[in-house]
Amino acid sequence: MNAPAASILVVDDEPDLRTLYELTLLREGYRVETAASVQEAREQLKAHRFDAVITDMRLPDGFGMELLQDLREQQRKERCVVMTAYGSAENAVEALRSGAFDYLTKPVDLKQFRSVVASAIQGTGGVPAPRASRTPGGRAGAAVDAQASSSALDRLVGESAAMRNVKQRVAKVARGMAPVLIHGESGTGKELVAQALHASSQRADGPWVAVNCGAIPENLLEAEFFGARKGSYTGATQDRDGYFQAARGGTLFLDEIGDLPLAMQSKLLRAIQERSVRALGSTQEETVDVRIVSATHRDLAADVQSGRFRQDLYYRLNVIEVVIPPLRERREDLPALCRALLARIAQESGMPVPALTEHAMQAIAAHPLSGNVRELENLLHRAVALSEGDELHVDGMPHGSGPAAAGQATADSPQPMPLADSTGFTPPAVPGPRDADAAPAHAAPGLAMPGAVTPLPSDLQAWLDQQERDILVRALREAGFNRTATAARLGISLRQIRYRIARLNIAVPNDQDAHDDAG
Ligand SMILES: Nc1ncnc2c1ncn2[C@@H]1O[C@H](COP(=O)(O)OP(=O)(O)OP(=O)(O)O)[C@@H](O)[C@H]1O
Repeated sequence: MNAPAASILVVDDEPDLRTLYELTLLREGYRVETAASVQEAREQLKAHRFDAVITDMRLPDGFGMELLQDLREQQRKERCVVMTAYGSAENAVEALRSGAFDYLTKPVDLKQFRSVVASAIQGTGGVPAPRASRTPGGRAGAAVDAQASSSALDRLVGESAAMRNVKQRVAKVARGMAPVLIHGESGTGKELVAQALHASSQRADGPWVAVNCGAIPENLLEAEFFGARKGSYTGATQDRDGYFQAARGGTLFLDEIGDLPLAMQSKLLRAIQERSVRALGSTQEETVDVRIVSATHRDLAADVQSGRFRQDLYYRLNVIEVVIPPLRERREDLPALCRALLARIAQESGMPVPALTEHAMQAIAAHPLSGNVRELENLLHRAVALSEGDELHVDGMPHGSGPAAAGQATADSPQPMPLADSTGFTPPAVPGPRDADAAPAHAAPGLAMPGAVTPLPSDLQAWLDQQERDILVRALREAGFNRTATAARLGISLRQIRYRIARLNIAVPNDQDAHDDAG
């Protein structure tokens, strides 16, 4: 039973139901006030503070949602549970999106009612959270909350429109209880976003438990998630909490949720719906107040279609979706990401932060980075390890290992990071050939930037190839991939440019220059 001091406002216009809820809650030891309309509820809310408000959706003079809105607008602490008619899933989702703590479907199952209320009460300011690991005085003032929240969001580097969107969405949904599904390719920062969500939420002082659903052997899943009593399986020598118990009062992050086998999906759905779990070998259900944030790189909607993922669980998890675009779609974030990652790497390794030259930046940008920020991080780790002096030396660039940073990728090679001009750095100007006989354009050109001393390459040919490739890609791009125009721009013949494009395996959209063939 929860702390008796908790007080609850019940809003329902049907006298019998109102009494039923009231008696149920009184029996649990709560203090209860009731209201039969939006108007009455508003008066109660004006006169008292509650820990939770349980409201019917349809009321004679309006909707329960209006009360939810009032609570939000007045920044009140009451958690709100909305009761919706059976089958009106949209209303329930709408209520969760608007910040409801949870919803109950009518006719309300009293066991579920009690357990949802118990969860709503846990961790509110009005009563101590019985078992949540909360630091004393953790309910900091709004200013401190805002500060913690913004620093958590600051760790998400990137000011592209896409990243700004992600951050705004995280800030907006962090305070509610609604489940969030984060979608993005591998390495795009899903876990980092989930952490920011937790740190910006009212649960920031509670535990953060991250689970990789794909990494747990199937036969251990239930015990890992819900705990196990001593003797419940071979090797269970003592009672053990599961992830749900460990995350009480905090956030449970379910990474790679799409990898969960179907049987476990049903058990997870039940735990989320009932807000309670039963440890393996136990006869007791225990209430758990946990916010679920999940992540996947898979197309879960397609998995639902093909029967790999339960539709009802999908709806339950996907109340709010946050989509993180791949790095190639927000390449303007690249310089800031490089700086932030380099600072982190240098700090971890106790080294000074190496200087990020334009040349190094350009070489990084030419890399496909199909593994997103994680691949960028690995690349920088390698570069830091290999660099001599205080400048970053990026080598191991993909010369000859796939199409260059222009045009389409071939079927069996990764799509390179396209080179546009929005990376925040300007590629070095392409000077004309210094020597007319110096056919190899790759030999060109004072590529060293003014003031920058280019480190000596360990593989001259590879280095020159990379320079040539960068110049060709940029010139091709500027000429709309017209080879004749590109050749003219670079002062070489069409035959030469064809030869170079083929030698460096640069992918150029096919029909852009059909007329070139005349040359
Ligand atoms: N916007 C960002 N700002 C700073 N660091 C980032 C950003 N995005 C990702 N990272 C870093 O990149 C690495 C990979 O991120 P993360 O583990 O969150 O990705 P993920 O999408 O969860 O990956 P996976 O799908 O492989 O589990 C981490 O070290 C993370 O800190």
